[in-house]
Amino acid sequence: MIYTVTFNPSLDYIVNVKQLKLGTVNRTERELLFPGGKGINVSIVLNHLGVESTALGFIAGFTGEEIEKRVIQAGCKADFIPVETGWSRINLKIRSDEESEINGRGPEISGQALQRLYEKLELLKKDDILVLAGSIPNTLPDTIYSDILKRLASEKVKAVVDATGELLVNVLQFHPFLIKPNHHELEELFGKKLRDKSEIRDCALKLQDMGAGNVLVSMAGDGALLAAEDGTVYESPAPEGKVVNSVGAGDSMVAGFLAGYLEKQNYEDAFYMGIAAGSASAFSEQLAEKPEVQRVLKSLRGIGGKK
Ligand SMILES: Nc1ncnc2c1ncn2[C@@H]1O[C@H](COP(=O)(O)OP(=O)(O)O)[C@@H](O)[C@H]1O
Ligand SMILES: O=P(O)(O)OC[C@H]1O[C@](O)(COP(=O)(O)O)[C@@H](O)[C@@H]1O
Repeated sequence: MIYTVTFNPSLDYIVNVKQLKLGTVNRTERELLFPGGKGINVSIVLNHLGVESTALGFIAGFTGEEIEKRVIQAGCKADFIPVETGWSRINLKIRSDEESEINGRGPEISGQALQRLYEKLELLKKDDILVLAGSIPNTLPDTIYSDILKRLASEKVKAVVDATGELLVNVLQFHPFLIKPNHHELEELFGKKLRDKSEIRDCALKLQDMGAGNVLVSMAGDGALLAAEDGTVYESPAPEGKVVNSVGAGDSMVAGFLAGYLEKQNYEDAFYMGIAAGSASAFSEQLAEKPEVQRVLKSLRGIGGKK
C-alpha cells in the first residue's frame, strides 16, 4: 500500500492575469481552483494511473474541508487529521508573462495531532511505500520527516521524500528509496550554480553517497536525470508540448515513477513513466490522466529517450 503524507495541504488558486503589475489593481482573465499540496497531488495522479493510495495529512478550517471533499471526489482514499487552529492555506499561482507563486505557511499542528499521525503510521508494514512530500508549517522542526523515518526504520518501509533544504538532508541517513529535488533545489542544497548535466549528475551521486537510494532530478523543460540505486544514471530531454499548467508536474513525476516501478520493477521504466506523467500534467490544465501519460510516454521514443 502507498501512503502519502501532506503536512501542508492547499487549495491552489490559479489565476491568469494579462500583464501583472505590482502596486496596482490587477484583474484576472480566468480562475481555477484545485486541491493541492505535494502528497495529495501524488495520490491523485497515482489514482489516475490505477494505483491505490491513502492520502494522510493535516487539514484545518473551511479550506481544509474543501480540500478533503475534492480529494475524495477525485477518487482517492483520504484519512486526514483535523487540526483546531487556523485554516489550510490557499496557494496563489499567477500566470502572466511569467509564472509566480505565493505559497502560504499553513496552520499550526499541535503535538496531539502529530501523535495521531504517528499512530496511523504505526500500521505501515514492510514494503509499504510512504511518501513525505512538501513543506511543513514553520512551527514544526525540520527534523520532522527524519523523526518519522527513524520511528519506521525497523519496518523496512520504502520512503519517498520530496522536500527541500534541511528537511531533505536530515532524512538521507535513513536511506530513502527515492528523493526528487528539482535542479533549483539541488543548487540550493549544494550552494552553487549547476551549469551543465555533468554537474547535476555529480550532485545526484553525492546525495547517494549521503544515503539516498534513487535520486531523480527534475529540470522542468530540460527533462530529468535519475541516479538509480543500481548504479546506472539515466538522462532524458523533456518531451515537447505546449505547457498549460506546470503546477503539480513534479508531484506527477513522483507518482509516475512509483506507478512505473510497481508495474515493471525496474528503474528505467520508472524513470520514463515519471517524465511522461510530469510532462503530461504540464501539458494539461489539471493533473494528467492515464491516456495522456501513455501518449507522452510513446512520444519519448521519438526523442531518443525510451528505447
Ligand atoms: N516546460 C515543460 N516542458 C515539458 N515537460 C515539463 C515542463 N515542465 C515540467 N515538465 C515535466 O515535469 C517534470 C517535473 O517538472 P519540474 O518543474 O522540474 O518539477 P517541480 O514541479 O518539482 O519543480 C519534468 O522533469 C518534465 O518531465
Ligand atoms: O508545500 P510547498 O512546498 O509549499 O508546495 C505546495 C505546492 O506545490 C504543489 O504541490 C505543486 O508542486 P509541484 O509543482 O512541485 O509538483 C502545489 O499543489 C502546492 O500549492
